[in-house]
Amino acid sequence: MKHTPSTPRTISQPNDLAILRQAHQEWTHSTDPFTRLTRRLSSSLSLETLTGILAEELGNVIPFDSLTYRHQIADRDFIYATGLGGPHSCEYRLNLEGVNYGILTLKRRKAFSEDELEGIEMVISAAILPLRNACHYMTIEQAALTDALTSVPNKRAMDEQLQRASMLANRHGGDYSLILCDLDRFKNVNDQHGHVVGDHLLRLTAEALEGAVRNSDTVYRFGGEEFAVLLPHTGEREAKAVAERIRTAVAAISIDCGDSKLSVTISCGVARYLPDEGADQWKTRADQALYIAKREGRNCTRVFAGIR
Ligand SMILES: Nc1nc2c(ncn2[C@@H]2O[C@H](COP(=O)(O)OP(=O)(O)OP(=O)(O)O)[C@@H](O)[C@H]2O)c(=O)[nH]1
Repeated sequence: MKHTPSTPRTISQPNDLAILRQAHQEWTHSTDPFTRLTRRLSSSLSLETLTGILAEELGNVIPFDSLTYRHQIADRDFIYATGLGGPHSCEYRLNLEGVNYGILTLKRRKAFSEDELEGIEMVISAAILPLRNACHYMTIEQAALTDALTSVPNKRAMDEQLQRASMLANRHGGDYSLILCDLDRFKNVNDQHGHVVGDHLLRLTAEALEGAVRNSDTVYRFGGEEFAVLLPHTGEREAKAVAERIRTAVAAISIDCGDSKLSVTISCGVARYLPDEGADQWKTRADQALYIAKREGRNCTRVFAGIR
């Protein structure tokens, strides 16, 4: 028989509550560095916020000129850096249960004493669990924004970034363009060669798109065989040139299918952001341009003519 532990008491005693209240008061108002550090570190799951808190709290007890925290999460480099550095440094690999959660480096003009190094280690030991949780949270967050097949950002990421770009364009001006791309007659690829080949082609397409755009541009897969590119600081003419580069790059893909080689083409629709329109309207205009590209024979780029 399974033993269920019985609850010792069903009603809390007034004394228990008084102790709890007292402890809460002390915990909330405590100025001791550890209580304050752990209290603050428990307030967020954002790695950026936590490293900021760690830098602040560490700086209160051990002066330093610069602090850098680096960690690679889901193939991306997360870097938090504050201050300008100095010739003396100490570096800590943040390991917990055999897993590394980043590298913390402190620099300053004066050498760190043994006591100070011990103090830094104590602070790090109090921070490592919240940092680990924030790293896990960031991994999950990034997975939710990444397309599992191609590893490029997905529709959710695209919608977020289009909103952000339209907000920035409205506030600060500047050109933003969007290219929507759709592989031509992709259904035939699946039907004739199977889904495994279809999936392989989608991965190669994402790679071709990433190779055809600048580092400041972002490629998204927002549907089955639909991709998008968001181009900051880019007007209609330049965006059209990028779309043409994308078409050339995709046309160059060749998959060896034994007795034949498989190649595909892609159609593109371009729309420059127009002041005060919403992200949805912007996307709809790019989609209309893409629709025209499909209607006018595929393997071409069409631009939604904007108001100048
Ligand atoms: N292999 C594979 N196929 C997918 C995936 N997502 C969607 N598809 C297929 O993509 C095809 C899209 O077909 P359609 O929308 O008819 O478009 P199309 O054949 O490319 O024709 P046009 O766009 O008009 O040129 C469908 O057969 C879907 O099953 C995927 O993740 N992997």
